Amino acid sequence: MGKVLIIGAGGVGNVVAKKCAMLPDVFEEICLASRTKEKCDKIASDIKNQYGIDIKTAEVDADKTEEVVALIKDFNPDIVVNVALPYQDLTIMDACLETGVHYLDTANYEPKDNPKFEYKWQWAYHDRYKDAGIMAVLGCGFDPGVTNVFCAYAAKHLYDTIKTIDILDCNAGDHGHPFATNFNPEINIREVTQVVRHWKNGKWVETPPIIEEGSVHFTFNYPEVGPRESYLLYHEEMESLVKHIKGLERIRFWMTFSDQYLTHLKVLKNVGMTRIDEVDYEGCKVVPLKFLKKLLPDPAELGTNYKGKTVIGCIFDGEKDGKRFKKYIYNVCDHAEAYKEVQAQAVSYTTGVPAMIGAMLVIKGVWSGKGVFNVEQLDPDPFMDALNKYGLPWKIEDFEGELPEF
Ligand SMILES: NC(=O)c1ccc[n+]([C@@H]2O[C@H](COP(=O)([O-])OP(=O)(O)OC[C@H]3O[C@@H](n4cnc5c(N)ncnc54)[C@H](O)[C@@H]3O)[C@@H](O)[C@H]2O)c1
Ligand SMILES: N[C@@H](CCCCN[C@@H](CCC(=O)O)C(=O)O)C(=O)O
Repeated sequence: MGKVLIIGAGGVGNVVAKKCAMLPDVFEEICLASRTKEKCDKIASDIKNQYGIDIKTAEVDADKTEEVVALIKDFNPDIVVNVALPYQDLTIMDACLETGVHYLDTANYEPKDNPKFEYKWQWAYHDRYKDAGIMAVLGCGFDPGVTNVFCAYAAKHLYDTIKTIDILDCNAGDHGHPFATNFNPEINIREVTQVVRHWKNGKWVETPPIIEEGSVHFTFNYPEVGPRESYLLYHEEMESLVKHIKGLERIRFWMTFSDQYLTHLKVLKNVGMTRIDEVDYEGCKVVPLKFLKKLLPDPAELGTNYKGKTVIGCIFDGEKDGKRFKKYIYNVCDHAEAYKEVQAQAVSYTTGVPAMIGAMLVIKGVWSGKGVFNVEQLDPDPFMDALNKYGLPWKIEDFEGELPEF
């Protein structure tokens, strides 16, 4: 039915490629491209052994629009799925624009020298994508991605007005390493060391970073995994949800962190290892965070002995027919089961499956449009059905528990 070009052969790219290969009626041809072709070839060989499907592989430096354009012209895909790094979002979007091909990603653009991820750069492409008659789907992983779909579903089916949203992201897994990140260490550490923001009554409110005095946290009792300390964190989906969920009074994002993780992060920051500027080391220019990434475990290799589960979802408070109530929509994903299926831990799995589903809906024409879209602007129903079918089942429950009120 369609051809997909996947760019990025890391933890998430492995999952997207394998999940697409499981649906040969939808994804007739697959090309997996990355900066290092050997990584693509390894995944392609797994796919051949597991599903008997041949996929193409290619080397591309996605920082260079001309290389992506050449690859698109050669393979002629219907959609490009970008699961490289956020730094490549704009160069890949430019290439899609030049060649008239749909685009999908899982993380919004951030400049290398400024760890501030914002949608403004990608939203600026809207008119050009519209004029070209193509579609860009932004942030189609789990969070952003599925969490936005949960919000669109709640707005469509559960509430007349949603007053507050709390997104809760728990990784209660154990990978056995003293310190590791579950997706690209450089991107992850830039994200979790920033000043925290949540949105209340039309304004962004700032609070200290998770490793600093005064950070905001509370214990939440997660389904299936129990109580976990959850920290207020800035996450990109809040920026688009504030714009698209009408009548919203407050939105917050919480992520779980263990004391061990926080202690390591605090020390790394205090000794300068999370710096993103160049340091001169014996005549050699070194970016400490990039060097740290080299030393930390590769997130794509973490899955082997991973135990435990992730629990990610949204708690809504709002009104329907004059009645006020709270609902919790969430997914639970088991690291070991994800590994058994696609040799990936659950953070890669929960990101890669939604990217595959988004690409499938675009290829089938179920999601269509001209311009740049965040996931909550598209129909949540076919996506919610597909989550149940392709490995990320969800539940909706009444929520009677307590959340901090501020
Ligand atoms: N929305 C979500 O829920 C969510 C969650 C986790 C990760 N993510 C995003 O998923 C993406 C992939 O994460 P990951 O854990 O697989 O990271 P990773 O580091 O394991 O993989 C990234 C891949 O991109 C390749 N790459 C980097 N620069 C490139 C370039 N210039 N040209 C071509 N290829 C290049 C790398 O070689 C690597 O194979 C990241 O953008 C991350 O922010 C989103
Ligand atoms: N879905 C998340 C994935 C990151 C999970 C981060 N939590 C830390 C906690 C680690 C620990 O406490 O040991 C993690 O790396 O899993 C996202 O979108 O960012």
